[in-house]
Amino acid sequence: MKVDGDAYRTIWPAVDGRAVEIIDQTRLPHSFETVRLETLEDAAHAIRAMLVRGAPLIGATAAYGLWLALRADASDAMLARACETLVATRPTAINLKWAVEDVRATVAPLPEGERAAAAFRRAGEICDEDVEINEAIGRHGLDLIREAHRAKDGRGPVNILTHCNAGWLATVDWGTALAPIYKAHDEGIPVFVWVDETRPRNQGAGLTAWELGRHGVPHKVVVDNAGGLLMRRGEVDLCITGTDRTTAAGDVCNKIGTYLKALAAHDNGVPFYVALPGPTIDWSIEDGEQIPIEERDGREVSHIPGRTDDGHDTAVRVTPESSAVANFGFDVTPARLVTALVTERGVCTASKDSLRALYPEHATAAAE
Ligand SMILES: CSC[C@H]1O[C@H](OP(=O)(O)O)[C@H](O)[C@@H]1O
Repeated sequence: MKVDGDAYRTIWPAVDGRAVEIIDQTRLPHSFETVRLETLEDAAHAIRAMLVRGAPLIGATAAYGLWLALRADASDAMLARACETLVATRPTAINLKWAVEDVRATVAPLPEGERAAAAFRRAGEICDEDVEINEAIGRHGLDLIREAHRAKDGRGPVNILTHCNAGWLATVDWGTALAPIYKAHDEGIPVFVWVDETRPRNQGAGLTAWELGRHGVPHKVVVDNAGGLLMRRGEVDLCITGTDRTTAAGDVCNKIGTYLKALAAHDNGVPFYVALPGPTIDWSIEDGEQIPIEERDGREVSHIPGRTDDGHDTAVRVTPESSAVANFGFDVTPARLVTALVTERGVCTASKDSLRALYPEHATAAAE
């Protein structure tokens, strides 16, 4: 997407061929900074510390992380260690495991001298595939927004609520949940976005708001707990979120708080859509309760990072030092609360049969 007129992806090979570069998302929304990743550990740290985040982008970064590892040491031992290191960085997004396994399967059969180049090529392909997938999700999701706009019959913009950040910053480009919004905005369909701040790391307040602002999409940031009020007031025409892992039967794992939005949407008759790239489907499971839920450092809950009015970056404690905290990163929205899944192959219901019909090549692999 464009940042001050310049086209960016979230990850790209450095011009000197010695590194891969990323946007450091821990510096947004106050500073736009890029970082060079030159080693396996650089890549692992970028994922672990969430300089990059979002299921597709985590996968892309891990793929390049294998290139960085194999460039230094292309042995079987290093390949195994690198895969283990990268998969261990974050447990929930399935794209990480998928991308690592994809690159490993590509390079393992090759002579050591050919592995780094093959890993680099495959990582680039994974990035290009992600951009194509997300653009297609944008097109299919655009149809839903057009439909909502027609139903409003000129009575104001299509009011959309989204949770966390499933924009271009969560992917290589375009985003998943935000892709249809960008396409609708660019087509001149009036849209307005309620942006959940998304505690504890505020991906909504800091990343989604930044993205939408850069693209000129009207929006307002609200606290996570405002969604129910807005839906009861009829101020939300549809919800759309991303996902980090969706099961073969359509259970959706996404940022903590998604389930509560889906419950409020269900109770108020508001369509709840999930933008779902094919590589984020875990065909090996049906029950979302089997998905590992990442628990992160409690400091993300006890402290809030930000910039003071006089421009200093800091973090402040918001809980008593004596209070313990729990920091669950994700929750699971059962398929019954999902109106439809917006994939790169079209829109379908959140069900095993619908997903198998869209992805017949996985029908046999899908959990029985
Ligand atoms: C397109 S995947 C976006 C997905 O990833 C986010 O999690 P995190 O920021 O912790 O990586 C969130 O669940 C988004 O919906």
